[in-house]
Amino acid sequence: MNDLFPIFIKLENLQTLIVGGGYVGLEKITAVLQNSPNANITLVSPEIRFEIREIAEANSRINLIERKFSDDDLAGQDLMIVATNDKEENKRIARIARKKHILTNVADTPDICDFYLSSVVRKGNLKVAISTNGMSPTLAKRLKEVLGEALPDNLETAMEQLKAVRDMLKGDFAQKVDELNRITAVLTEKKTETK
Ligand SMILES: C[C@@]1(CC(=O)O)c2cc3[nH]c(cc4nc(cc5[nH]c(cc(n2)[C@H]1CCC(=O)O)[C@@](C)(CC(=O)O)[C@@H]5CCC(=O)O)C(CC(=O)O)=C4CCC(=O)O)c(CCC(=O)O)c3CC(=O)O
Ligand SMILES: NC(=O)C1=CN([C@@H]2O[C@H](COP(=O)(O)OP(=O)(O)OC[C@H]3O[C@@H](n4cnc5c(N)ncnc54)[C@H](O)[C@@H]3O)[C@@H](O)[C@H]2O)C=CC1
Repeated sequence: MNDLFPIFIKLENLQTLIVGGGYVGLEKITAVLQNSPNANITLVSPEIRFEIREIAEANSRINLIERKFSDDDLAGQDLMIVATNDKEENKRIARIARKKHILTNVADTPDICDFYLSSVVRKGNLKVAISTNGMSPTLAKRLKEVLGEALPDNLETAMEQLKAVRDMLKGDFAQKVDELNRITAVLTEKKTETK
């Protein structure tokens, strides 16, 4: 049973803190920017991988701080990903963040995370996020590949056309819903066998 509530966040409206600039820090900042290129990110870490430096050089919304985490770094932050290689320090940072109501992901300790990152299939405006409830990130990654292949490339055109119809439809809400359901019914109709 997966009790996680999926939401799609506008990170450009929030402040995101990443603690730890190693391999996992790099993976997480990459995942954030692939989805939300306008995210405001502060990354604090005594050692910072050169790939992260390159990303930050090209993006004025990314602020690198080259030292160990200090409790003051939490001021003004909304969301945090903790990815140092010091498990106890990761837990301590998460405890302080909890008191400040900052939503926290701790890369090496799923139990104390407020949220998990997901594997993401993207086709234009369509985005499908996959969660295995922390059971197997590798399966999530593979499913992303399978779904990416299975979803047709012309979905963007279909979405654009449906948006045009949606914008055009007059009448009350119930009529609009009926009409949009009628037009898209073909997507869920079972194929009838032909001889
Ligand atoms: C709970 C969660 C918390 C979180 O990080 O948010 C978490 C936790 C942990 N991951 C670990 C390992 C790996 N993680 C990946 C990859 C991804 N991990 C991601 C998410 C999540 N990972 C969250 C649950 C997601 C879900 O519900 O499915 C993805 C989907 C999203 C992203 O990170 O952007 C991204 C794939 C993106 C893509 O490509 O589509 C790979 C594979 C690879 O890199 O190829 C491996 C190695 C193989 C393996 O272990 O499977 C370890 C053990 C560390 C150790 O042993 O030291 C822990 C800690 C633990 O489980 O204790
Ligand atoms: N959730 C996930 O997807 C995965 C999680 N992990 C876990 O993530 C953790 C980090 O792994 P890596 O990035 O490979 O390690 P790493 O050794 O490459 O990087 C750790 C980074 O943390 C920094 N750091 C150490 N103490 C710090 C402090 N007090 N404040 C700020 N930064 C500090 C270091 O300078 C370094 O840049 C490990 O515990 C690992 O088990 C590993 C693989 C996948």
